[in-house]
Amino acid sequence: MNAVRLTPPASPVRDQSVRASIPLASSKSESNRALIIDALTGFGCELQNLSTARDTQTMIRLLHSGDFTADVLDAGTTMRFLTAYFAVTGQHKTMTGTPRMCERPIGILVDALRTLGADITYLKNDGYPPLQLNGFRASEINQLSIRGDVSSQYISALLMIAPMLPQGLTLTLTGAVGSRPYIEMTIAQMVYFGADVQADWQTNTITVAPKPYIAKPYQVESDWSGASYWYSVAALAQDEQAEIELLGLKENSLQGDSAIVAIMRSFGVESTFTDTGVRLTKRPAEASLSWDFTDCPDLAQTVAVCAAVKGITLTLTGIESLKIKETDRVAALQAELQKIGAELVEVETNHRYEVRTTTLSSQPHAPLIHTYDDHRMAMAFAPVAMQREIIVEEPGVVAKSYPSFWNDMAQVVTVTEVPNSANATV
Ligand SMILES: O=C(O)C1=C[C@@H](OP(=O)(O)O)[C@@H](O)[C@H](O)C1
Ligand SMILES: C=C(OP(=O)(O)O)C(=O)O
Repeated sequence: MNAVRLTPPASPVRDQSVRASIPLASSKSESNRALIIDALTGFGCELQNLSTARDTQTMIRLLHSGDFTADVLDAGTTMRFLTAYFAVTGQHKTMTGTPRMCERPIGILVDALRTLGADITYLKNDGYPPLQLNGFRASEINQLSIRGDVSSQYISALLMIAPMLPQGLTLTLTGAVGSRPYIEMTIAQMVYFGADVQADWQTNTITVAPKPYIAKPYQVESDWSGASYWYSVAALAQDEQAEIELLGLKENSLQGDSAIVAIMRSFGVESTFTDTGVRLTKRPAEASLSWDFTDCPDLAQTVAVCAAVKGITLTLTGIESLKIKETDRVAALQAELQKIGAELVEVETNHRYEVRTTTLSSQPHAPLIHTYDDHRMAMAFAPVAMQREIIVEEPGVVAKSYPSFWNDMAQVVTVTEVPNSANATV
């Protein structure tokens, strides 16, 4: 099994404090929306700064492939957005992915697409990929209710194809709405490309008029989810003079994960926006934090690990959707936090969790962190190396969203490949 050993920086001495300038990957979420909309214009847009993330590269490849089978690998947005796109454009495709992707639910989206006129059959288990798309004949229905509490990706997928429907679409979201900033990102990008979208967040109703997109140039922003690992690096830097510059981020972002700015203020990181991005410096940290991750589920792992190492008592709510992502992220965090002397416990049946530090400083060996085929497990634990050596298994998982992550990490810690971690001295 491959792994990387991450060794902390030498103790800071004058003029040798932690300084780094990080180019960051661009946002795969923005990229994948821009690519679907571009395809619906007949590929007339000039998309700049598209992500090099595997999820985006897979989207590009599949949009241009004439193959009957579309294998999205482990990319959730690629699966959900392409299913809607291939359906509305009447393409006959088999949609499949990794074994884990075939455990991630898609029934809510398939039901909605069928109601709108798509012919879709399940090839294995009802409600899950693989799927067979057999064409599209638009129905009379242009109003749908859809659950908002499982994955916002179903809603984004339907919204993006809605301008192509003969009567447009009115979606009413039922239940609690999770990952709402991602729906707002979808709407903002649709409007940028000329769509007519009215969202009423009092009634959770979104109406899209039948009106083709207008092809335009579009510049993708850097990835705030990827930026979160650098906030954690800054929070865990022992050196009070630490200064990290993250390039290509904007203060007014479409990405809800820019919430990391507010979260990490409590963890002792100050953000200053510049012409080129954001500069992170240190400030005093607080002793505890409660945060609702409903709007920003992809930040939960970063923040949980960082709190564990800093000894900050963290209360997390809104993390239910973590169980159906690349892995069951709650279970994965529970198992791996133990290895760094911390625990994630459910304190009430009401989905409220707490991170508590137990024996952090007394552990003699470098812990070996499993990554569960989940890029965010690898990247969330990497900043621990600002304080103690750790070994992260299967480091290649980061390619899903942030392929240059380990190169960038090498600016702040020593990164050494361990070809076979079973033989590693831990
Ligand atoms: O629409 C998007 O780009 C995403 C939405 C979120 O998923 P859910 O809506 O399933 O929470 C997020 O976790 C994922 O990484 C990207
Ligand atoms: C959940 C994620 O992605 P997706 O759902 O698109 O696979 C993620 O990137 O953390």
